[in-house]
Amino acid sequence: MRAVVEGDRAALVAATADRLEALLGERIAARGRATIALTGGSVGIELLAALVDRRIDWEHVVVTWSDERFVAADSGDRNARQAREALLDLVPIPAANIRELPAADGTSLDDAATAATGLLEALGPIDLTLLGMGPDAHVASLFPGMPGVREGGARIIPVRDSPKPPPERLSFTVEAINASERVWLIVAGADKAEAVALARSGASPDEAPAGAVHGTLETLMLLDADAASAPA
Ligand SMILES: O=C1O[C@H](COP(=O)(O)O)[C@@H](O)[C@H](O)[C@H]1O
Repeated sequence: MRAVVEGDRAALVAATADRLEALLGERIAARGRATIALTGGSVGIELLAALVDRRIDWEHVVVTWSDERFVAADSGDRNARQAREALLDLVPIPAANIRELPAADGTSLDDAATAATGLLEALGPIDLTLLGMGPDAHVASLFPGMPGVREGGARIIPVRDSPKPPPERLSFTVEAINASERVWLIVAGADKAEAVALARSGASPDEAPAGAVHGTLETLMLLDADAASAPA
């Protein structure tokens, strides 16, 4: 996994927005559309806010999420709602291009995971999966020791006991993440430094889910200097 260190948090967000703007343009020119799986989390939402004024052909961008909190559609905890407020409601992206994972409105978590698997299959190849990372080295909603951190057939798993609230979530598995052409982890803050070092050390996926993810073409760990501050 190649690491790129960008200075402070603001510099990391700006540089990643530059990188993403360029990738979207290149993918749309090459195949007529770009498909990305977004991440929630603090720096992930800051990145989306930084894209509002960029030159991006939103008509041809399709978005989904690498994980989602299984709460009501209007809950402020939903990654999709945070993304709408930060970006998607502010740019001309067609509603049909926003493929939200199901919300907990009258459906069970298991049924939602089945529906999300169908949604992912209908999406086709994903050009880029964006991921945040927690201080415990979790990515998406794949926490240490959880099924889904090792390849096992499923592409979406229902999560019932996330150590980080809310407890119920839907998550891409490592298998789904690793089917993406590109995987970018965007990580800021000194509280993530030990997890960054662990993920880059070859630790097992059960210990550091972040170390198990990769793209078929490119895998990048995009860091600010604080997140890169622990010895590898
Ligand atoms: O719960 C989540 O947390 C991670 C990391 O979030 P952060 O606020 O520490 O950056 C995020 O990647 C994931 O999508 C989200 O559901």
